[in-house]
Amino acid sequence: MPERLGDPLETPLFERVAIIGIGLIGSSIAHAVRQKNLAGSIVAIDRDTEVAARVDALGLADAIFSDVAEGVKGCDLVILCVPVGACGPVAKQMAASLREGVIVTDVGSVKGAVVASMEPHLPAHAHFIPGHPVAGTEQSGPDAGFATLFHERWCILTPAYGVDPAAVARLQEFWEGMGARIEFMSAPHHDLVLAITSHVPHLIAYNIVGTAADLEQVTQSEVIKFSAGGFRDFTRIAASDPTMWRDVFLNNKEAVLEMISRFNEDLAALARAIRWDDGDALYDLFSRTRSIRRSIIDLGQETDAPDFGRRPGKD
Ligand SMILES: NC(=O)c1ccc[n+]([C@@H]2O[C@H](COP(=O)([O-])OP(=O)(O)OC[C@H]3O[C@@H](n4cnc5c(N)ncnc54)[C@H](O)[C@@H]3O)[C@@H](O)[C@H]2O)c1
Ligand SMILES: O=C(O)C(=O)C[C@]1(C(=O)O)C=C[C@@H](O)C=C1
Repeated sequence: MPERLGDPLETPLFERVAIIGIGLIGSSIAHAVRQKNLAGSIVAIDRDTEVAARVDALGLADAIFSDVAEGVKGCDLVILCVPVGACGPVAKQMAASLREGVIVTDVGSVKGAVVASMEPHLPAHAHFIPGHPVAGTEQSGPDAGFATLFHERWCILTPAYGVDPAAVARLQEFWEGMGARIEFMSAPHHDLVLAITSHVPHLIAYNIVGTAADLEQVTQSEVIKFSAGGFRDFTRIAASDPTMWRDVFLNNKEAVLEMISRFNEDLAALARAIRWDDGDALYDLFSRTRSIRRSIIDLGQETDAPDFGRRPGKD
């Protein structure tokens, strides 16, 4: 993973960008915008005063606000980087202050519920283009961000039919400036795909680490001592932010529950194969899953190291 993005632009794409919520994703965007000169100035907005103080100390923004309505004034790009459950209330707070022609986007891990909660509040003069960078780590907060987080990662945009194509192209250019690759899809399809590739895997990690912690015959210290391999990878994922993931599950209920019921059926089939010594069934599945892992590596989306998503030089 490169430490720096490419050369900065000579002319910024946007005059003034507001980033609302300066955690892992918001601070990573701020770093990348600075490095690549993607905006003339950066406005950081966070309701947490300790976060605002860190943003100031890290020099992540040109102006810092706790009030959303004040902060977005005059901005031509507004990016919501708050937990998905906060997107609707934030859209309501900022609606009356949005400038003519502003692009409003978000980075939420769920799209359908975010669109439903934000859209009713946004004025007709705003271009609303929901987004989701499929890149992250288990860390959170303003110190966790880094400029290359989105490099060579997908960013999914889910614009509604009829949204101004020029605004979509500008936002696409913005994400590409941060090194991301763009894919377009509908919000419901996004939620189905991410339920199986991201949301349910996190639920499984939370569950298995919780189960191990509750075991009576195996002590906590044995779990910690012998968690060198697969279990250790699960603990990384299970260390992810509780607020963010609570909101993801409560806002992508239908797709997640559908994937859990498919998962449960397949797990029951595996249990049956073990019970009845059906080695062929086990071998066939494990061969198929091994080839999926190999095709992910061939696509260049992963290295063989499990901690690819971590901050360079920090972990
Ligand atoms: N962490 C990841 O791996 C990842 C990856 C892609 C997308 N996302 C999405 O990005 C968003 C942010 O995730 P993160 O990991 O950066 O979270 P984070 O916890 O690191 O940061 C969130 C920030 O939002 C602030 N905030 C919360 N409610 C607010 C409000 N009402 N007004 C103003 N500020 C508010 C918090 O104080 C915090 O500083 C989430 O919607 C998440 O689904 C996360
Ligand atoms: O690498 C990680 O730690 C992540 O969990 C990143 C991850 C993912 O599931 O891939 C998590 C949630 C986001 O919405 C996008 C990316």
